[in-house]
Amino acid sequence: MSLLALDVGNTRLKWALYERPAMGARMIAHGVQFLENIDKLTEGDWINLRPPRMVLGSVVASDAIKRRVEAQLEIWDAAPEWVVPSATEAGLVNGYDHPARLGADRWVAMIGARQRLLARQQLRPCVVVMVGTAVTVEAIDTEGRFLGGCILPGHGIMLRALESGTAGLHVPTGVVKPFPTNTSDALTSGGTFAIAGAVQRMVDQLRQHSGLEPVCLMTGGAAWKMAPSMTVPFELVDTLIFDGLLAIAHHRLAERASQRLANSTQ
Ligand SMILES: Nc1ncnc2c1ncn2[C@@H]1O[C@H](COP(=O)(O)OP(=O)(O)OP(=O)(O)O)[C@@H](O)[C@H]1O
Ligand SMILES: CC(C)(CO)[C@@H](O)C(=O)NCCC(=O)O
Ligand SMILES: [K+]
Repeated sequence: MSLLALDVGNTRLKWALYERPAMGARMIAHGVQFLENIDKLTEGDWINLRPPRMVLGSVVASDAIKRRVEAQLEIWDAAPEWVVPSATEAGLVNGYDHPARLGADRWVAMIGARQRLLARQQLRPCVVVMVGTAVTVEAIDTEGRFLGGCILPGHGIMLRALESGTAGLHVPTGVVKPFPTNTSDALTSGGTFAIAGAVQRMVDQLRQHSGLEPVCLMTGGAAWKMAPSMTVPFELVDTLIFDGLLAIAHHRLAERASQRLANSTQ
């Protein structure tokens, strides 16, 4: 039973077709499309794709974008399911004041992170960092409870905000330096240190809270750009959202199967 996993972010849609809905399943095909171009998926990337049996997605873009993605998915029989963060799913407990108001991408990435730790029998607290259009830094305790997390502007938004809010700042790309001596380097370094500093702070807080050294997992399209500037040990995991979607699909299918069994034996 194949699964098409969708990660619809604020800038790009990322998709991956997996052989089975289970952690560690083989990825058959994958791709990425800027949101401007999603109407071309069925006549492009998806034209020769083996029809998926199940479609599960995380979306944080607007409803209009979501409807355009759904229109593309009409070529196949499988009705898309979209993850809505709940009080608990796939072994993770949601500590948000209003669980459904948490971004679906954040919830799914944390489920992916938690599953990764469980698979390695690593009973440790975990900081999950997503570097994309926006940056999020989440804390999960040893028991699998999402304690809370921060949202920061992504690097691009930070620099555009500075450009539009000042007279003297324009934004040619610079390089990260410990002591920047020109405007471009000062801006690029400032944005990078803001993200790295937020992660370091969350790791410190979680260590203090739990008395154990947290594992830090980092994902997102721009995570590799942050890698050289991080001040805490971390692992880059490109597929954290897909891993989470695989785990959720697996759990949902198992629940449905046991439900069917219960109904048939009544
Ligand atoms: N040097 C940098 N360091 C960190 N982040 C950067 C850097 N340069 C660009 N970025 C950020 O990377 C983002 C682009 O990332 P990308 O679109 O690959 O992420 P994404 O995970 O697909 O985003 P989303 O899921 O929100 O659509 C830009 O919005 C910008 O904020
Ligand atoms: C924070 C972003 C933009 C990160 O992609 C997304 O998760 C989102 O729109 N979240 C909703 C608000 C929240 O998570 O509290
Ligand atoms: K994202």
